[in-house]
Amino acid sequence: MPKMLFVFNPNSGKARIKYVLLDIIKILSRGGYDLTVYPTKAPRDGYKYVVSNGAAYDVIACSGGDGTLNETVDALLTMEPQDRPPIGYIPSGSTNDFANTLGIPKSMKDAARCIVKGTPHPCDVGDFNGRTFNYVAAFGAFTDVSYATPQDMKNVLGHQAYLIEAMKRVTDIRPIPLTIHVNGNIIRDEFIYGMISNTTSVGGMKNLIGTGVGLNDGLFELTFIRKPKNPIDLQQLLNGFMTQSMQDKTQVLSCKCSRVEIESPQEVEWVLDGEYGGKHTKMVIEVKRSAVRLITTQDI
Ligand SMILES: Nc1ncnc2c1ncn2[C@@H]1O[C@H](COP(=O)(O)OP(=O)(O)OP(=O)(O)O)[C@@H](O)[C@H]1O
Repeated sequence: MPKMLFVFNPNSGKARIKYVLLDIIKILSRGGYDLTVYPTKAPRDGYKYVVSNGAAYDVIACSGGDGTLNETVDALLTMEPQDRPPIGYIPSGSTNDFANTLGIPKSMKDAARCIVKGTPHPCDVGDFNGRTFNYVAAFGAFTDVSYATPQDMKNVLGHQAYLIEAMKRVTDIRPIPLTIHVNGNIIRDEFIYGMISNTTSVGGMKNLIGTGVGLNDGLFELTFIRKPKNPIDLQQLLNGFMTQSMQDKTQVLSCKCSRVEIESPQEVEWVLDGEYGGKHTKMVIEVKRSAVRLITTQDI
């Protein structure tokens, strides 16, 4: 019987898992797996457990927010590529951007069924100055919008809630001077926002990044917004944000890349998969092509 390790963060997403844990265990074990269940006890505990024990399993399922998925992926990267078991993901965090992109259902029980029914698909992983990220590294204005928007407001207002939160930040926008080395070009300009992503959805909003996103094409999408030069530019930028078509605007530097080097005379604060990513003046971001396999029922 194939062996599955199920690692979960009991505190993630307001401890939502406690209502469905038995059902999830039933679904996974009736799915034909010899199941080991491991609740994480502290930050990086999931990482350490999977590093020490992961190679003994045929599948590693994990449940939690982006942080838990990130620890699981990070742990598998310590193994040789051919030894990395496929990952099943049951999202329980407050933001489910990456799960949406992977076609993983919102319901935790359905996500468990998706692991049983699905097949492993190769997926690229990002490396930011030696730190793993799964789907987005971002800096600047609006970076924290999706995380700062109150859940109650999101439930009632949906997309509008993000816009209201974003509007509040317009006056705080600070341009950041950057030198960007990408695809053989050197770009020097001031930017108010930037993200390097491998997802179709950021902050719960679809279509922000544009078309042709491939999760295992070895390329991430770079979307950097230049400093608005005048009020018209700013208005265009806000319109673009509202209509989720920022990549069409001239203020946006947009391309696909497998590696980008960025320098700034000032420290830039980054967010990696929704978690604080530290302050940096030199940033090297690289794509590790098809570094892990994620189980889903849809083609990615
Ligand atoms: N038992 C635990 N107690 C405290 N922290 C934990 C525990 N288990 C895991 N963690 C850490 O908590 C952090 C957040 O975890 P996770 O991303 O799973 O949940 P979340 O914050 O609710 O999700 P999201 O960020 O998507 O809303 C991670 O860094 C993880 O390592």
